[in-house]
Amino acid sequence: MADQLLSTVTYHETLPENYVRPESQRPRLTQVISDANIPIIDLGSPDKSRIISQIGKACQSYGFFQVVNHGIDTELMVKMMAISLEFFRLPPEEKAKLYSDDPAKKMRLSTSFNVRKEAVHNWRDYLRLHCYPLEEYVPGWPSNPSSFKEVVSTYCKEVRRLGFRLLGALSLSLGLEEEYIERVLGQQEQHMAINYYPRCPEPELTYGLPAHTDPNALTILLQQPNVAGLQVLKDGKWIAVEPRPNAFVINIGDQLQALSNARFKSVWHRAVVNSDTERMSVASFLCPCNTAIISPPEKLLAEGSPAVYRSYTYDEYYNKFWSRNLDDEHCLELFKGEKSQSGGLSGPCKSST
Ligand SMILES: O=C(O)CCC(=O)C(=O)O
Ligand SMILES: [Fe+2]
Repeated sequence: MADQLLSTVTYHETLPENYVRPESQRPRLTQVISDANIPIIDLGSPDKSRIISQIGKACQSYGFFQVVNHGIDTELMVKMMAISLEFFRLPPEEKAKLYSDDPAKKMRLSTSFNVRKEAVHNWRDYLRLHCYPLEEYVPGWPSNPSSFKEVVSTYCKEVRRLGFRLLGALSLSLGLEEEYIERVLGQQEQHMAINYYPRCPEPELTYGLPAHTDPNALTILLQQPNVAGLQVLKDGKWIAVEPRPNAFVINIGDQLQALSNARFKSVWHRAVVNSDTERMSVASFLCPCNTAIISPPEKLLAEGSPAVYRSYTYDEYYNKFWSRNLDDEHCLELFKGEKSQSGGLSGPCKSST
């Protein structure tokens, strides 16, 4: 129900009971490491082979990195953030029209993560959009604010281009041909989550998003400047990712961990909230087409490492992911060890769901 949206209330004086995590699951914010940082990669550097090796290393150790000089106009990044905030500032009755807690919907304003399933809620509202092919989905997007469709669709195109460039670098870093990953993932879907985390009266007791891995292939995150909230798990410790001006945060999703036969890591990350200020982020998810068969290339298996996961279609994976709680065990664990059920490259792909 739309009255569950957090962004319809100006400020919450207290944290409602159903957002309070049990003692053992709380974020322990004082133990978070804030002076470490994840790798920052300059995509504008003329040394292409260095970029490829830096990206490969970052994906094997952190599963996360930031990119600067990525070719996306700063002005567009600022506009994207501004229009997102404007959207969440719309009057409650306007937002109520877009509310849904059905994960199958291709455009929906929702709250928390999966309110139909979860026992404890998260301090987040989000607008979730399917973004590819644009001409199919843009007509159904919000028409208020009036420039929303135009700004967001321009942003989606740019982000997709950046994503494909990164997939090329990832393929090369694995010793595969540049187009390999893009080809195996098929006609890739693209989804977006515009995340709004309101000011929270008790940030020690709850999450914006609890620890999770992303179920897709690659995630490109735009963070609001000056407000930290994203944290990444490394060697058993949570590291705060400080937003860097004009940078994107990139992370490996579960599908690239599986495709790379676990060389790349789809790592646990979470978003915490704070009592001083609201925070926004825009996550763009590149997803395999539903019929894409995810299994590692022969070349990576030939080097003495057996397949870590069985083959599966993305459709099968995605349904499994949404049937669980976000912070259950790594969803890929459920695909481990069984003998391969299908092999080879993906079949014919068309964009659906
Ligand atoms: O808001 C953030 O920093 C993280 C968002 C995220 O992890 C997601 O949307 O999957
Ligand atoms: Fe995520």
